[in-house]
Amino acid sequence: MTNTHGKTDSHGFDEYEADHFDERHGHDPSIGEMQLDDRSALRRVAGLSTELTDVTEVEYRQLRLERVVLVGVWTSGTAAQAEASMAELAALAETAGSEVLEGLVQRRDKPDAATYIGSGKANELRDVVLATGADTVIADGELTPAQLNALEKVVKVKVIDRTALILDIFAQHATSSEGKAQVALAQMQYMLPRLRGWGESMSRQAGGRAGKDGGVGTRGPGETKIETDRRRIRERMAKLRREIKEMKGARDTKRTQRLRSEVPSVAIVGYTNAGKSSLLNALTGAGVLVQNALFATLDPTTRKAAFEDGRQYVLTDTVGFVRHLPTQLVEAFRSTLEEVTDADLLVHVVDGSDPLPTDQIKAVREVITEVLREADAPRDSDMGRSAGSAPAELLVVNKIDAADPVTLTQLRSLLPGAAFVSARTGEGIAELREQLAELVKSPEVEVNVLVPYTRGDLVARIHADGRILGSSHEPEGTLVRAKVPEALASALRDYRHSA
Ligand SMILES: Nc1nc2c(ncn2[C@@H]2O[C@H](COP(=O)(O)OP(=O)(O)OP(=O)(O)O)[C@@H](O)[C@H]2O)c(=O)[nH]1
Ligand SMILES: [Mg+2]
Repeated sequence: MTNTHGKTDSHGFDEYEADHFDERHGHDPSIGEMQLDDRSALRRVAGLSTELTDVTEVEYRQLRLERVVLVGVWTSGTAAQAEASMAELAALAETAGSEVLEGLVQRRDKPDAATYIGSGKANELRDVVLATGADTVIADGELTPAQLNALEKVVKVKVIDRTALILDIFAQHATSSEGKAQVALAQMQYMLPRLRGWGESMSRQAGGRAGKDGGVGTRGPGETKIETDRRRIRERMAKLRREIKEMKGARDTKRTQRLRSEVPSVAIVGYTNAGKSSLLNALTGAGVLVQNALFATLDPTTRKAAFEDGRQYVLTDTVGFVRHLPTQLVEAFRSTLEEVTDADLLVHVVDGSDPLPTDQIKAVREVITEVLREADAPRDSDMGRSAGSAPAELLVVNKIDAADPVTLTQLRSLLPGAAFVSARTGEGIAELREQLAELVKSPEVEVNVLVPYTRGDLVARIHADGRILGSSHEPEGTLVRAKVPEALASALRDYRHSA
C-alpha cells in the first residue's frame, strides 16, 4: 500500500494535507446534487479491490459502480425522512463515483425476507433497470447475502447494499497506511460471509446444492476453494489487526505526551459533510482537505491552537458519522475513534442547511454512545479516560449562511446552548472561540514556588504548560508565581514558597 503523501503517519500536529485540497469555490450543491465534475474529480484508489482479487482470485466482486438505480424500503418515520434517506444514498453513490439514474422506494412494514423489496416491486425494479440501462442496483440497507443473491436473480444486474457502498467510499478516500488498513479490515469482515455465491455458501452449509455450475450467480468454485479463501482472508485480517495495533502505538505515544502535558483536547465530531474540516480550518487556519463529498476526512488531524488568554489546546478533526454507520467500520476504526473518547470536549458540528438537522444530531449521538461504550470495555492497552466519564459536548450549528431562516429559528429555540456559525463566512467564529475558552477546563491552580537552579526542567514546564504571573531570580533559585495544571502543581509541591 503506498501513501499518496509519501508519509506513513498523518496524525502529527503539523502535517499539512494539501495535495488533494479540492474545495469547489462558490458552488455549493446540496446533498444528492453533486455535479459530474465532483465525481470525475474523485480518484479511485486502486487498493483493496485488487489486493482482494489476489487473495481470493475470482471471488471478490469489485464494485464498479457506474450507472445505478437506488432502491429503498420505507418502514418507519415520515415521508420527509424516507426522502432524506434516499437523497443521502444518492449522495453516497455519487461520492463513490456513480451516476444515479433513478430511485424507487417501497412502503412496507419490514423488508421482504427473501428479496428485500417485495417480489412485485422487484419485477418493477427489473423494468426500471432495463429502461435506464443501469448496471447496478444499490439497496438502502444492509442486506443478507441471501437477499442480495435473490434480488440479483430477479433484476439480473449486480446488487450491492448501503454498507458495501460506504465501505467502498472509505476505501477510495483512505490515504494513510493506518486508514487503509482499517478500511481493508472492515471490508474483509463484510466480505467474509459473502464470498462468491453470496448466500450460496449458506445453502452449502445447510447441506444444499452440490456446487454444480448453473446460471447467473451460481457459478463458482467448489466448497474447498471457498473454505481456502475464507481461511486466507481470516489470516489477512489477523495480520491487519496486528498492524493496526502497531500503528496505533506510535499515535498513543503522542497522545500520552499530550495527556501528560495536560493540554486540553477538543475533538470535532459530527455528521459527514457537516463542515468539520472547514471549522478546523476556520479556528486554526490549518488548511486541511475540505470537499463536498461524504467521508472526505478519514484520518484524524490534530492541530495546536490557543485561546485569547494564551492557553493552548489541541483540536482534532475526525471521520464523519452517518446514519447506520456500518458496524464493521466502527470496530475497525476503533483506534481512530479513540481521539473522540479521550477528548475533554466534543465540538459537535451540525449542518444547519440540512433539511433534517435534528436527525443528524441523533445519529451522531448514537455513534458516539456506541464508541464510548466500546472504549469502556476493558482492553489490553488502556489509557486516559476513566470509565463512565463522557466528554462534554458543545453543539455547533454550521452553514448558517446557507440555512433556511425558519429552520434556524427553530434550532435556536430547540438548542439553547448551541453556537451558530458559518465556517465559510466566519460569522460566529469569534463567539465560538470565547465559548470554547469558557468550556475547556482551565488549568487553574495558582502556585508560588522557589525552584532551585538544579531544577531548571520544572521552570521550563511552568513556562510551557502554565501562565507566569511573576518571577524573579533569587540566590536560592527561581521564584515563580504562576497558574499551572494540577499535575504540575503537585510536582512543585516540595518547592512551595510562603511569602
Ligand atoms: N455554505 C456553507 N458551506 C460550508 C460551510 N462549511 C463547510 N461548507 C461546505 O460543506 C462541504 C463539506 O465541508 P467539510 O469541511 O469537508 O465537511 P466535513 O464535515 O469535514 O466532511 P467529511 O470529512 O466528509 O465528513 C464543503 O463543500 C464545504 O465548502 C459553511 O459554513 N457554509
Ligand atoms: Mg472532513
